[in-house]
Amino acid sequence: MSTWIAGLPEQARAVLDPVHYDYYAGGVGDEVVLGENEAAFRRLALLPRVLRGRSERDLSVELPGGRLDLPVLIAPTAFHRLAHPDGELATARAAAAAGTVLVSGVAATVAIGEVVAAARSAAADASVWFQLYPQPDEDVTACLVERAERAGCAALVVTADSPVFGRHRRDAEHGFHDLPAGLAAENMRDLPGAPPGGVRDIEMSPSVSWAHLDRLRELTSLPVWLKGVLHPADAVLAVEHGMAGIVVSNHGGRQSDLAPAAVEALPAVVDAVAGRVPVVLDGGVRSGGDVAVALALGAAAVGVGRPVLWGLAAAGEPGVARVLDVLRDEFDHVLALCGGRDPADLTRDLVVARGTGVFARCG
Ligand SMILES: Cc1cc2nc3c(=O)[nH]c(=O)nc-3n(C[C@H](O)[C@H](O)[C@H](O)COP(=O)(O)O)c2cc1C
Ligand SMILES: O=C(O)C(=O)c1ccccc1
Repeated sequence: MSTWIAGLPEQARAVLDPVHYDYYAGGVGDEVVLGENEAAFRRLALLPRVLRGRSERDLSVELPGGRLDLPVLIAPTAFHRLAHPDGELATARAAAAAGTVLVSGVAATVAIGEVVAAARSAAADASVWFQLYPQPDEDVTACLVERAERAGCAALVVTADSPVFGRHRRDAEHGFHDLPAGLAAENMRDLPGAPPGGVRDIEMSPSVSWAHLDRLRELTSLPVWLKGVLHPADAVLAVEHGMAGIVVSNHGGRQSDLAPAAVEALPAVVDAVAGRVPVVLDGGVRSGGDVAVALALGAAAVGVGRPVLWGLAAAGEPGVARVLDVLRDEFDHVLALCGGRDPADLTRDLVVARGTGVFARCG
């Protein structure tokens, strides 16, 4: 990992309210999955290929919802104005300037229309995607989808891994329960069932099913990604229900603390999907080397969550820009070291488990 990215949590901790720092940093339960997401990458090695004669590299990837100049997008995270006064406006500008996508969350502290406008002010052709939780009141879901469309979003990301809120011990200890005065989940204003100007709660509901997704898909012609898939059978169902892409994710270790590390769940999902739709991986990506390993295991791109929040807290828009720049530079370097020209040159045969792979083959 670049020393700069490794040092970011401490830089952010120095400027953030400790309650907000722990809200961002924390995971569910004993934080086993939180640690495993990063640790699993360190258990994997990449076999370089030599003498492939690739002189120029092209890091771009084409996905339903936009072309990315690097295979790294910004995963949806809540409440960016807790990190920096510019909040999602800064994140959107940095993503657009880097030629990548911000997945702006329903729990953003800036309304989606303003987020898209900020992205376009940095790059006229910028794509912003909108993340939502399917709401048990489907009129509310329909309203959110319409807001995203009207704002000009290029894709929707539906998060499926949260039938209930994760229980975060750090929140229980510190009590992050309310946003400070003046901040709100702006996309949840003026929705059906709330008083005018009021902000509705984002509901998590175990009653949500594939039938809700079918109805959501009928509301929109935008590509719909499904986020939070770990079981290969769910990946197959997602394809059958018309999802344009799948995000393999354990929510950054914030939902079930019994989930596997995200990168360890990736290959089985990639196999089950068998190329029918692209698969994105998020959770624990902290370096360009991690990006390369995930792509070699079959991801079309990766999402980064916390490093972006740390960059935003430490330095605002330039901090987010630097996170993306470091990941781009490191990924480009690793690709060159593997003799690769583009992401397609990173194939699964390059990945071995440290401490077992090479010796197991010799044995
Ligand atoms: C503070 C925080 C808030 C998050 N909020 C959301 C959210 O509102 N919706 C969602 O789908 N995922 C949310 N996530 C999960 C991220 O999209 C992503 O899956 C995770 O952060 C990736 O792991 P990483 O932080 O190790 O990169 C959140 C993550 C964090 C850390
Ligand atoms: O904190 C989270 O991980 C998260 O997903 C979320 C969802 C809704 C509101 C706030 C946070």
